[in-house]
Amino acid sequence: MNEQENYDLIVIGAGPVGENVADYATRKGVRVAIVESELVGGECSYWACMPSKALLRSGHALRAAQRVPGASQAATGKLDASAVLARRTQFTSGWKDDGQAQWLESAGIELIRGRGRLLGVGKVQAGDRILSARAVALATGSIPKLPEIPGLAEARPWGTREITAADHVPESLAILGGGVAGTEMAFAFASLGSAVTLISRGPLLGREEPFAGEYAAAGLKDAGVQVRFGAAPTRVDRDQHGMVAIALDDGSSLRASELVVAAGRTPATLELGLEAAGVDAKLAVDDTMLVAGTDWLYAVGDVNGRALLTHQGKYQARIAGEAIAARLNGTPLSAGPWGAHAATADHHAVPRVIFTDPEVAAVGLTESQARDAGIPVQIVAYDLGQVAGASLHADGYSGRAQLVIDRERQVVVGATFVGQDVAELLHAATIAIVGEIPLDRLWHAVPAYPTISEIWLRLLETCRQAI
Ligand SMILES: Cc1cc2nc3c(=O)[nH]c(=O)nc-3n(C[C@H](O)[C@H](O)[C@H](O)COP(=O)(O)OP(=O)(O)OC[C@H]3O[C@@H](n4cnc5c(N)ncnc54)[C@H](O)[C@@H]3O)c2cc1C
Ligand SMILES: NC(=O)c1ccc[n+]([C@@H]2O[C@H](COP(=O)([O-])OP(=O)(O)OC[C@H]3O[C@@H](n4cnc5c(N)ncnc54)[C@H](O)[C@@H]3O)[C@@H](O)[C@H]2O)c1
Repeated sequence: MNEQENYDLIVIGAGPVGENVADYATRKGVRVAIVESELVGGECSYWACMPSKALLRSGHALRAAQRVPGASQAATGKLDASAVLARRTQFTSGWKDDGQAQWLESAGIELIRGRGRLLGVGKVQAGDRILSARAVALATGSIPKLPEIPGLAEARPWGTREITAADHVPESLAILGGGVAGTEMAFAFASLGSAVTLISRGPLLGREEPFAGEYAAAGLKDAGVQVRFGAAPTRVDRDQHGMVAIALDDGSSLRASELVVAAGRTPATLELGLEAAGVDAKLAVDDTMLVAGTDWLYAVGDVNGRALLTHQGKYQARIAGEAIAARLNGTPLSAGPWGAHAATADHHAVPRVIFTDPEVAAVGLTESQARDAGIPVQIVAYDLGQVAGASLHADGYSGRAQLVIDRERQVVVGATFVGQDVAELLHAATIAIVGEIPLDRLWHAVPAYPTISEIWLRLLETCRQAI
């Protein structure tokens, strides 16, 4: 092994979160090394956000055209699957990270290729190098869960990596898990021509408002996906022809060319040396992302389990990068609620977009979360299809919007929009929640006519009529 090399900060994991911790700390004069065992850019760039959204986008564009007379007569064919796969590959840069590695260099961040592991307080092994630093940030992401189902591992199921990187469209596909990844991939591959069966033990998108899962289920049905609700596999086998046979607990069974497991994820902490460093494996963090019981270790992004989303992890990274720099530079910290060094929005306003058809876009608390938190709740809902902008956008536009309002404080604490192209409506709701804008003031935020944003006016009118 080489002699120990010293840095101010070592970041383990160069996914979107690690890159941002490193960048924000470097900009404040901190000397940073970043350790990556696979590709710079992480899961999001190569096997998650970017390829999955590229796989979904063409189907959404085609269906959008087919809902507008005039355009529908011009859009009569099916998707060109190979062109969609090629565009997906382009968005992953062909699973090469040269561009992102160059960016690290241009930002003044040293990249060390290899697996990182804690050896003790401020001490890291990276490949065959021993590094030391005054602070270490873990940004190692998460790994997929594989449920314990007899025969499953031996049947070589696909995970989200294999489905997002697929080089062909399987004739038939079974997907296990009615969460975000399973539901999105069911849409993508049904659009591409696979015969898709989605196996969901509970309602779809179980963490969102129940109506979101109901709309997603109806959309899947329209797209030709079979959804097997309340079913769970009891055994999985791959036969000599390569087909996967899945026995379900209701006594039925199904066969598919491939089985995709999308059953949630767990923090990537295996073999990270947490024990050697005397750190609890739960990696509980405060709002500066400092790990409880330490004054040198940070856990940021998926690995801390707060919100498994790129944008929220990158927000934590901006906060943590500057908080680490402030502590190392001895400059004042502003770590109170909504301070520059506190990821307060994690508790109040995490935006989620599920790129199904219709889309689901939500931020803040759901109704049941708000009630559980003891908030006096008023629910206001409106049919999106009744909004002029929506009916112009697509014939037969179907969707729903709902605000969760704190009756006492007269502010929005949660919002959900379901409908075609609602994702871009979400940021207005995020601003309303983070800004704690009183409803009386929101009344003066006039949405342009005829846009889908007029849903805000309809929701506020409905709210006023209820008083
Ligand atoms: C199919 C799918 C679709 C998704 N779509 C979206 C979406 O549309 N929008 C969204 O916001 N989120 C989406 N997500 C979630 C998003 O991918 C994650 O929240 C995001 O990638 C987390 O970033 P991260 O940097 O924390 O971790 P990762 O992106 O997982 O990066 C961690 C990095 O650490 C490296 N690493 C791990 N251990 C070590 C070690 N010991 N030493 C060195 N390096 C190590 C890994 O190789 C990896 O490069 C999706 C997830 C999936 C599975
Ligand atoms: N558009 C996006 O932002 C996007 C897209 C995909 C993934 N993601 C992120 O990635 C994370 C992982 O996605 P995911 O869909 O794997 O997780 P998830 O937690 O959203 O869904 C997992 C699903 O698997 C089911 N499940 C778990 N164990 C099971 C078992 N043994 N048998 C049957 N079903 C089982 C759960 O009931 C749940 O419906 C999500 O939390 C999300 O934050 C985000």
